Amino acid sequence: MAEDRPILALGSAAFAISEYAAVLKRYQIDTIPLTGLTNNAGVTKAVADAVATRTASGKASYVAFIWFFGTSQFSPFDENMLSSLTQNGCRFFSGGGAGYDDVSTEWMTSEGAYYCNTPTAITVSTANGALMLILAATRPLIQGDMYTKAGKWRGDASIPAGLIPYGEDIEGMTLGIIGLGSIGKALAVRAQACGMKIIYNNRRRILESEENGATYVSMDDLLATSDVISVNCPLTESTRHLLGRTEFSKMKTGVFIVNTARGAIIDEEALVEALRSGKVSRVGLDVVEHEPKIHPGLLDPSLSYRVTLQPHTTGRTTQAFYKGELQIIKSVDEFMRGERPEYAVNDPKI
Ligand SMILES: O=CC(=O)O
Repeated sequence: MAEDRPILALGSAAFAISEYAAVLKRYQIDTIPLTGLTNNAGVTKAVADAVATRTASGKASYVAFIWFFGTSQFSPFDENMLSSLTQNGCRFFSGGGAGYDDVSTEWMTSEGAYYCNTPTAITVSTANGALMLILAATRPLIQGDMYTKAGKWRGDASIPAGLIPYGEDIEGMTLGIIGLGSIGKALAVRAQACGMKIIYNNRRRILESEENGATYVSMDDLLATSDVISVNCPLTESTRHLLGRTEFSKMKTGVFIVNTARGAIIDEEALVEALRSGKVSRVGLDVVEHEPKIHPGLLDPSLSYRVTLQPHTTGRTTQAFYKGELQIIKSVDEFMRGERPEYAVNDPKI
């Protein structure tokens, strides 16, 4: 066990239990238990305390810090939280998740530290989740659920939303995927199996051999011709509010919108307006702009029966989190062996 190169962990593996037990034998790992931690300030203090305890006892400082899934409520993982680590020689960070918009990777690069995400762990679960929300939106799943539980069966003229409408079959519909990364590609395969035609837009066209049957179109063409639009790109400064008033105005009337990426890629005010006007028929959202706060318009009884909401859980399956924990372990091992971790998203000068 490398006593001179200790690792700090926030929480512990919950799925790759035996594999992580082996890691605990290979390296000196101190664990910050999640019990009692509720927010960013609590984690920031726990990290600083762990570093201070090592320094005070004259022991070697942490070279790596890892956090598992289910810790996003502690974000941002930034300089404020982590500088006590980098100031004492920490050069590796890894957290559970494909997206890392809540991790200050530029700052980590400037500190000479790697950041490794778990890039493919949630591909299958999120692609399945996106398909689930496409079906939930095109069939009035949530309305049927609400009516049935309220004892209203298929509804009647006495309730504002009236009779439950007919669902729409996705066979023959055009699905516009914004962001044909690993999740978008996996969704393309699934949606084609249901008879959908797939078009996509990315910052730039990808190799035809990797398009999985999807056709590259301009953003304007995607907006104008899609029956269903699925958001699958990362949140960056250039994708924030990528879908706003102007973009909704270019869409087909009655379009279905699904977002399993990040809430802030859609301007929620504009989405609520588009739902109200009927431009957007129904939506399936796994993510919202200000999680966990929900825009009141989406909860308004005059709209909520056309809105399927999930609490950012479509990626969250036992298989996905198992894979993700294995990816964190792989990255730690590579770093500890002195290699560049395969899943590093940045390129620090080491
Ligand atoms: O949203 C989940 C993730 O980015 O892993």
